[in-house]
Amino acid sequence: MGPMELNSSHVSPVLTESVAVNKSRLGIHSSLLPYSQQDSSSPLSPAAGKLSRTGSRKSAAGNIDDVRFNGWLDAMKASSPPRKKILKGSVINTLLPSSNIEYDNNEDYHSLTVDYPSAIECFGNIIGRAKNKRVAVFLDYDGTLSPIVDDPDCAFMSDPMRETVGSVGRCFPTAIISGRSRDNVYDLVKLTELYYAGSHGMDIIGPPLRHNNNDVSTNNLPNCVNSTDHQGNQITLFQPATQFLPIIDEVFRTLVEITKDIRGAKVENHKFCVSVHYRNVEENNWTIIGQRVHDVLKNYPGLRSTHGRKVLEIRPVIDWNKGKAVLFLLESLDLNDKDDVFPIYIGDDKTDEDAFKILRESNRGCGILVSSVMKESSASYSLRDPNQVMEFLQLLLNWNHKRETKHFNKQIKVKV
Ligand SMILES: O=P(O)(O)OC[C@H]1O[C@H](O[C@H]2O[C@H](CO)[C@@H](O)[C@H](O)[C@H]2O)[C@H](O)[C@@H](O)[C@@H]1O
Repeated sequence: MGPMELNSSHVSPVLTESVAVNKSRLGIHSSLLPYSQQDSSSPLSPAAGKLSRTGSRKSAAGNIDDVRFNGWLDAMKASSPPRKKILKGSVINTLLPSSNIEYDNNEDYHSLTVDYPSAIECFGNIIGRAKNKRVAVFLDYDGTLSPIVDDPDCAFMSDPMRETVGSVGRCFPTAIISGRSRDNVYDLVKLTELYYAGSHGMDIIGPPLRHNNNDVSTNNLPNCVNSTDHQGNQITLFQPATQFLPIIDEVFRTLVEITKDIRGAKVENHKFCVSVHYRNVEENNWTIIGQRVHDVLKNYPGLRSTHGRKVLEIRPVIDWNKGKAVLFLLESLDLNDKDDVFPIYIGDDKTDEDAFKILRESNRGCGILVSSVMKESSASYSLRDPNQVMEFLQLLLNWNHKRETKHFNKQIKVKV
């Protein structure tokens, strides 16, 4: 299913009160922002992203540092492992280019596996839990399917990885959930058999929604539009942050302007969020870039900044994240039955933690962290790098093939 553009003039049900405070900037009438009356237990209720009297606030995603708090420079430094050694001559990764990559040595990865065992070594346990269930696969893009490289425009996935992910998409419902814009990540992945959620889950194309239960996605989602894609398939487009488009554009232009004298800085417009990259900026200038972003955001209480891998992600303060996007897709794919469905989420970034958490808290499926270094995570297992992600996906395909063959043989026997 290819990406498509649709606009909705509806108001998002997931705006938070901090946005209501800033309604004049957004041009939204206050009567359209009734969140104080919303049921706080609803998955779509406002997050804790509220301006207090002193102007401070908590991040809507509690586990993600907010650049407005003290320590943002430390967070910028810690946002990605420092580039360490390139292991010469070793069979590290046929997918990874020989330079410009981030990875560590095996020792560091082994320490990580104490808390997050290897999903390859524990494959038996994982499929033991998935037995007799329908598997759904959710994949992050950067650092998961493609290696981390200096230039975000060159973060390509390899052909073998594309083939593998394509096969996965033909066997299981599979979605890519990325911080990039949906169009951008689709251009990189180029697989029509997958579902795509861009802008950290704020721009989703999924199958048409059923309106028959009370869960997260099907009720009262005015920013959810049923439509058809270029191939004439029925789809649902869900964009909970539509009304932020004008300020995202404005902030994007401002950030380009105020970073243009900082060598190596790069600002990307990902439709519902903006990425300010400092991977190629001299470390001495990180304070300056952080400070400038911080200063710009003072004028936009409806936006917040979170830390990715050597990137500051500017995004709307709404109660929506990759975890909610997973729930939305599970429901729209009719995969909401916990006893019958086993979702697997693979990701490497802080924003993927929201998805790991949702799976852990709802006690379904498993989260797999991609990392070569020690990290705190809500995932249950780990994989060291995109090469291991591919290996894991191939194991999953083999397992499914065997399972289907067994099932087929059984059916034949019954008929005979
Ligand atoms: O959710 P994701 O699909 O993982 O996207 C997260 C961000 O990925 C990209 O940036 C990261 O990868 C780049 C290419 O390897 C790297 O140069 C950069 O330092 C990383 O932060 C993308 O450019 C961002 O816009 C995404 O938000």
